[in-house]
Amino acid sequence: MRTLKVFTLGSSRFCSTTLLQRLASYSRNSKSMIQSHPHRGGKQKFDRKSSATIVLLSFSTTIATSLCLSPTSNEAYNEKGNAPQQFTQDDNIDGINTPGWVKESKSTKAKCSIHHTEDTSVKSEKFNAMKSKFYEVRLESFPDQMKVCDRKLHIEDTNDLVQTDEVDTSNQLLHNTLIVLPDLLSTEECEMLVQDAERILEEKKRNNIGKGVKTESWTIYSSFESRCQKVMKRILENVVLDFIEARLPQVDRLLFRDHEVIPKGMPMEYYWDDPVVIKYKAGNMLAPHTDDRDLTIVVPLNPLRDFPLDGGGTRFWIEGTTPELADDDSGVSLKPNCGSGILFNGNITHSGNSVVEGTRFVLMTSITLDEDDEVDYDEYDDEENP
Ligand SMILES: O=C(O)CCC(=O)C(=O)O
Ligand SMILES: [Fe+2]
Repeated sequence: MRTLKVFTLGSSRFCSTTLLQRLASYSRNSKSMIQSHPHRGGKQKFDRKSSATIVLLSFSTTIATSLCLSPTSNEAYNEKGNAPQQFTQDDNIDGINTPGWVKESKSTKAKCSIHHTEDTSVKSEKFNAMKSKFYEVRLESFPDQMKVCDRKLHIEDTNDLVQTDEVDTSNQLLHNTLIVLPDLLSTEECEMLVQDAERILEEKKRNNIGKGVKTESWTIYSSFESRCQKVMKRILENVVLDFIEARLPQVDRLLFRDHEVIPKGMPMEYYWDDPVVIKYKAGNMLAPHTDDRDLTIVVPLNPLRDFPLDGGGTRFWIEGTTPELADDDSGVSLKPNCGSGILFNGNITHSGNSVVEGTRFVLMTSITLDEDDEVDYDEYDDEENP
């Protein structure tokens, strides 16, 4: 049996059968459990494959309005250092050009296209999975620049993808594709999450708990106030999963394949892996790594003006590039504005770029399937639907 894991943001207060039922309706034929992942990595390279614990969550409500992705150029700031200009037109992205918030390297290029569905039958004012605009950034290699990569890599004839000899990644969810979802969170919500994260970090410092205290390059926040928790659960239920179902049916199918329906009334448990917010101060970075999960979403929480744009952002390498081979000369950096989420296949090697000065906050969550976990559903009574 396969197990669905949603590595996510929230505490035990979120636990309910709602998400399970919802996931059951997503997957139609699915039997899913939701699990948390147990740890985060710091500055060092790290392994995230250690054992998972079970967490069941529920999600609610809605969010998001206008499009706002920011260019990576410092010229975007006005004299007062106010918010960078907003992209409100599609003309920055014509399906071939690379927009300002995507920075290519010598060996990797990014092809960006914008997707927008007009479905007038849906009336939501806020984020609407059917109507919302999203960007698809495809990672491609510059074939003539391959020398920057290790000899182990070669170029596939068909599509110029850089692959290791050993790994076939062509069946991955979102193969070499990064999805940027604008406006998952409003600026106010981002600020609220950052403030709460700072408060918790201070508390941990005072009490001398948590690795985040030592370096501040990362930390796990476990006790967000309830309005922050609401915001976080909304990201998953009303945005990410809705979005996947509505706009990425192929991903939806792959993610939920082979699942059976989850019984209602299944008891809920949530152990650990509480909300994950990463704080980067000057010199902090997250080394190239894979999340080893099917999908990850990263949402920057503070404005780009809070740190110089020669640092910060999330860098991605073409599939098949292992963390050991990932270097700053290759890959593509994405710096969407705060509140916009980057959704990607967690097997893509990526990093949190070093922050040169100032501070950067991101919120992170993942979704994956785990074929190894066995769950005995027979022990759960169907309380709500006898
Ligand atoms: O900071 C980022 O943009 C990346 C964060 C990340 O990769 C992670 O949390 O696993
Ligand atoms: Fe990551």
